[in-house]
Amino acid sequence: MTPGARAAAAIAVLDRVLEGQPAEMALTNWGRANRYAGSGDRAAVRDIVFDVLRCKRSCAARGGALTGRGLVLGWARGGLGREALFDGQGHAPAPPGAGEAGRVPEGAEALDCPDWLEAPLRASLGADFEAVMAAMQERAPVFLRVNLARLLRGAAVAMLAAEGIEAVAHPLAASALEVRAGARKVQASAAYREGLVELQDAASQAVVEMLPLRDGMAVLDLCAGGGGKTLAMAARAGLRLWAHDAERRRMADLPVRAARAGVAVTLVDRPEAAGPFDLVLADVPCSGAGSWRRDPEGKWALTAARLAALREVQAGIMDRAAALVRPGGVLGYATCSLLDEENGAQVERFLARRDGWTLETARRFTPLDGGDGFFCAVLRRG
Ligand SMILES: C[S@@+](CC[C@H](N)C(=O)[O-])C[C@H]1O[C@@H](n2cnc3c(N)ncnc32)[C@H](O)[C@@H]1O
Repeated sequence: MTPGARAAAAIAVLDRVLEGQPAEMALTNWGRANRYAGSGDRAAVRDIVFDVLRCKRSCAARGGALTGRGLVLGWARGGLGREALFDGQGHAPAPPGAGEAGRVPEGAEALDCPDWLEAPLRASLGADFEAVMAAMQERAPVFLRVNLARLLRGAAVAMLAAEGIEAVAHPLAASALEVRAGARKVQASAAYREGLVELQDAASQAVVEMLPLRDGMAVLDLCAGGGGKTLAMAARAGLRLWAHDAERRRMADLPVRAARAGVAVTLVDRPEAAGPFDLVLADVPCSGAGSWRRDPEGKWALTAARLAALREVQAGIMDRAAALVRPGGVLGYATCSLLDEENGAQVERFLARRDGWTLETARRFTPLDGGDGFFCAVLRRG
């Protein structure tokens, strides 16, 4: 496919997304209906679609319409020489018409921030608001977590290099590598297949490094999902590990991933029957504001009502987690949000309604630190 034909394909996919189809589904359907497209073509179309979705507001302004064509035209106008893709040659989109002049986006629109979120994000991020929102318009780097229980970081770099994957140490976490080239080869590499590296955001790794984990501790991952943090905790110390998720099917891959990493994790439906624990991690469901680079549809789908509902769920999970911590033990509260109401304010409300808990440490990470946006608070029960 020519670059122009790939832009036309992205237009078709984005039209489906604007009709309500999730982007991943629209891309899969497009790939099935266009078997001639090779893996390079599919990757290029996918990159355009996600580049556009991260910058949907500003692309619509530049392209003059909130349509697949308007969005891709806006994307083309945002990059040097890309507008030339609209030349109507072969399968390329037709040249822009008189009604497609577009305009220069301004303010929150230029930062691709939904209007209703500007005030809470400004309040949460302060002077970093503009820089963080600008970073959210870019692709996220690919990070790996080296399983330090089995391999040193330098040895992992060498092992990956031998398979054509260029990775460098990242300062955010002792286990973090940033992949600079060959990211598409990671999952087929020996290091990955043997459980020596996992795909995991650097800030997600840094959150786990904040937890005071020691050999022999009984630890529960209360919102384990796919188990990214469960496995990261297992690599830090010789733990007795339990994992729970309200939706058990989300943990479907965890036994395979744990076996690959060489660790034992017990999946539980009722953690109350297995506790109390020395440490409980509550990596709660949240707005996902910190991971909008990877999930840009989440940015546009979030509503005030959904955020309010999430706050209630988070408080409920914190209380459940607290009851599972033994006296003297630790509750780790984590989100991948940048919004204070899900982070610091949530911790303040917890401390106000419960006696005997103290805040040991808390930190917020933003994309300016390199990884996704995250928050983690370490709370100790007296
Ligand atoms: C942020 S994700 C967890 C990500 C995971 N810890 C990781 O690092 O890969 C939040 C998880 O919480 C789960 N969840 C939602 N409500 C819950 C509840 N009330 N109790 C336990 N888990 C819940 C969701 O199913 C989801 O898998």
